[in-house]
Amino acid sequence: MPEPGLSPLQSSLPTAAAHFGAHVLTQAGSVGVEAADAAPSTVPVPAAVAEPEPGPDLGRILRGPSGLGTAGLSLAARPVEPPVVEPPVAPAPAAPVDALHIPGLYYHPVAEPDPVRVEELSRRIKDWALDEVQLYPDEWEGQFDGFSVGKYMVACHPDAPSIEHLMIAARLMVAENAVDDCYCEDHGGSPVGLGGRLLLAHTALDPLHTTAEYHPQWAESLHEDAPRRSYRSAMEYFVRQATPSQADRFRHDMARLHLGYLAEGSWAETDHTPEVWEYLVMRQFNNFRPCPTITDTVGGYELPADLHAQPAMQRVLALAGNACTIVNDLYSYTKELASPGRHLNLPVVLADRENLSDQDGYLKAVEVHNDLMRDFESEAAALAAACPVPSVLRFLRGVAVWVDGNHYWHQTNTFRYSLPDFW
Ligand SMILES: CC(C)=CCC/C(C)=C(\C)COP(=O)(O)OP(=O)(O)O
Ligand SMILES: [Mg+2]
Repeated sequence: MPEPGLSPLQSSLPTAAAHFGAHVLTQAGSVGVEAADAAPSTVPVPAAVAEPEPGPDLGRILRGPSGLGTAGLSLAARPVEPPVVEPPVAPAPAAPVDALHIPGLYYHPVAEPDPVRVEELSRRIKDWALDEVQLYPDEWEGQFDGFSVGKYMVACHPDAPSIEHLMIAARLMVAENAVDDCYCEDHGGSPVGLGGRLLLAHTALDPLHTTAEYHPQWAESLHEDAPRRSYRSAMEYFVRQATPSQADRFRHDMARLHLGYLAEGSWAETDHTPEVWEYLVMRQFNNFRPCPTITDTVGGYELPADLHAQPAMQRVLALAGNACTIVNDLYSYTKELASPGRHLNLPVVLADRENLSDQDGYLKAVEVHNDLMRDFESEAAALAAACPVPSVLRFLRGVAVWVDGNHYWHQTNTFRYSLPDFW
C-alpha cells in the first residue's frame, strides 16, 4: 500500500505548480482549469521550503543576460506570477481496487484518468496505428488494445491542453514499444544485427543529411517496416509541436535508449549476467526517460534548454526515469520469467549476483525502487526551491505526475502483468 504522508516533492511543488501551472495552462488551451484540477496537485501545502542559494551557473541563468538592452530577458525578473490563490483541498486519490498490489512499494495513487479523454485518445491512436503506419497484423489487435495506451497517456499527462497534445505522447509511446518489441524482444526481435537495425531506425528521429544520389534510398527505407514507419510518423507530428531544443532533447534521450537496448542485447547474446550496478547502468539507458521528458511539449509550454541542462535537473530526470523503469521490472517480473530465454530484470540480477532467493531478490528490488523514488522526490523538491522559475516548477510537477501515472498504468494493466506469489 502507498505510504501515508507528504513526500518532500508533494510538500514543495503543488502550490507552486498550481499557481504557475494554472497560469501557463490558461494560456495554452481551453481545458486548462479542468486539466490542472485532474492532477493530484491539490494536496495541502505545509510551510514553505527554505530556499538555498542557487549555484553560480544556475544563478547566472536565473539572472538572465546582462548586456546592453537585455533587461527584459531575465528569467527571474519576468513578472509572470499570478496572484497567489490557495487551491481547493481535494481528497487524496485511493489505490485502485481491481489492481495489482506490491506490499511495501512506495508510490502515489492518481485520480482515475478522465474516461472521455481515454476513449477518444484510444480511438484516435488506433486509427493512426492502422491507417497511417500499418503498425500490426490483425492477430496482434488484442495485444494493442490490452496495452491501453490511451489510459496510460491520459494518466501521465493530465495537464495536456488537448487530445492532439496527448496524441503526440501516445504516438511516440506506441512507436517506442514497436521498436522494442519488433527489434529487441518477443515480436521477432533478436540481439543479432540489432545495432544496424537500431541505427537505421534512429534516423527516422535524427535524419540523414547526404547527397542527392543516396538520400532517396534512405527516405524510402523509413517506410520499410512498422518500427521505422511509426518512429518516422510519430516524430513528424512531434517536431511540429515541439521547439527545436525540445526535439533535440528528445533525440538525445532516444539515443540513450538505443544505447541501453544494445547493452541489453549484447549481454543476452553472450548469456552474461551483469553485476547489480552494471545492470542499473544499463537500465538507466534502456529506460522510460524519453516519456516524462516530453511533458512540457505535451503540456504546451517549454522548459528552456539551459534549465533542462542543469546538472540538478539532469539528476532529477535520471532518478525519475530509473524509478519508473524499476517499477516495470517489478510488475513485468512474471511476464519476463515466462518469456523465452533468460530475461534480465532487477529481481533476477539481485538474486543471481547477491545469492538471494527469488523472493528476497524481488523484495530487495522493491527497496531499491523505493530509495530511487525518495531520492527523486527530495532532489526535485530541492531544485524547485533553488530555482522557482514557473517553467521549472511546472516541468518538475509534470515529471512527478508522469512517474505516478506510469505506476498507475502498470498496477492496473492486469492484461499485461501479474505478480509473483511472494507474500
Ligand atoms: C516507452 C519506452 C521509452 C520504452 C522503452 C523501453 C521499455 C519498453 C521499457 C523501459 C519497458 O521495459 P520492458 O522492455 O521490460 O517492458 P515490458 O516489461 O515488456 O512491459
Ligand atoms: Mg519489463
